[in-house]
Amino acid sequence: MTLDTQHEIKRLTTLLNDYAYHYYVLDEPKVSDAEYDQLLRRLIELEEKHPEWKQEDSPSERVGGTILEQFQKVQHDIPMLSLSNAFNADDLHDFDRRVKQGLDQEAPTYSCELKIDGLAVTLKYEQGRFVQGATRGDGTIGEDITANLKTIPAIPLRLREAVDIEVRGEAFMPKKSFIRLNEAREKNGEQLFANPRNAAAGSLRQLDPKIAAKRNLDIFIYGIGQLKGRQVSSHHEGLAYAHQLGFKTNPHQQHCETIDQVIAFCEHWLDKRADLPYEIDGIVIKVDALANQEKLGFTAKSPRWATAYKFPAEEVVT
Ligand SMILES: NC(=O)c1cnc(N)c2cc(Br)sc12
Repeated sequence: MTLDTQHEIKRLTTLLNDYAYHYYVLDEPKVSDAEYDQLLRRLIELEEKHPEWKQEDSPSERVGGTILEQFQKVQHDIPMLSLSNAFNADDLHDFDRRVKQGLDQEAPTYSCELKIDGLAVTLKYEQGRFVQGATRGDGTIGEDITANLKTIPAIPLRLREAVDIEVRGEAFMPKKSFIRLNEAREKNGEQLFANPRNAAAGSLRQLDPKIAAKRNLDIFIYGIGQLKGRQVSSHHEGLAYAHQLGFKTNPHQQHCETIDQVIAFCEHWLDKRADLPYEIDGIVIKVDALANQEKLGFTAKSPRWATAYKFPAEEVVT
């Protein structure tokens, strides 16, 4: 009996994590919510009888019971940078000219990505296990919000390869979750959140992870901070590797050969942003080849090899 139970706990843990990966990361559900919930209840029942066999990456481990007194400070091994801004096509042509000057007129290719309007976070994994998550903070010192980040189902507790890696991404609240949250707060006479970014930040700054767990947060991983034992030569290759490891990356990333293609991408999403299930406040443009990023380096505040095209603030309909 006991060996079968131990085996059953491992089997259910692996099965439920695979179902969650397909549902939250790939957006391709394998089973119904009812079937997932029934299997999770079964796993929790076995874990309560045999806590010694609960797996470290069990889905029941996502919501911790401890309410923190305060968040610990975390020093980022690699600073989390801010981006320079571009507000129109001329600014983007200026950015392209500066990049080409810095590369002795070599024509770079660019990676264009949606600028998610959420909270920048960094996730650290050791041998494939999620060990720490933190806010950007001032770029050098952030806050340890590991317990709250563990409640986001799209964040893998264990990667598909046992690697040491640190990734950066944006945690966010989908538009529908934001509307539902404010409707509930209005019913309870609570202060409403102004926008999904504030709602996501407010949820991740809760000291009680059970509150964060109820906020339907999500995440897109958009960069690799540190990576041991594997070389990638471009940003888009790094994103593909992050996806292969089990991270959720944004499907609308585009590789552009020229700044005119970059401008077209920006204009497309300025027009289409309302159709997305999450808010974006611009487009991030990065020189794709890592060797070129290295050549260009950084100013005091931000990389010379990237910029953010900022959308005009949306008119607030009163
Ligand atoms: N795709 C990206 O690089 C990206 C997306 N969304 C964001 N809010 C940010 C912020 C920085 Br800094 S990079 C980035």
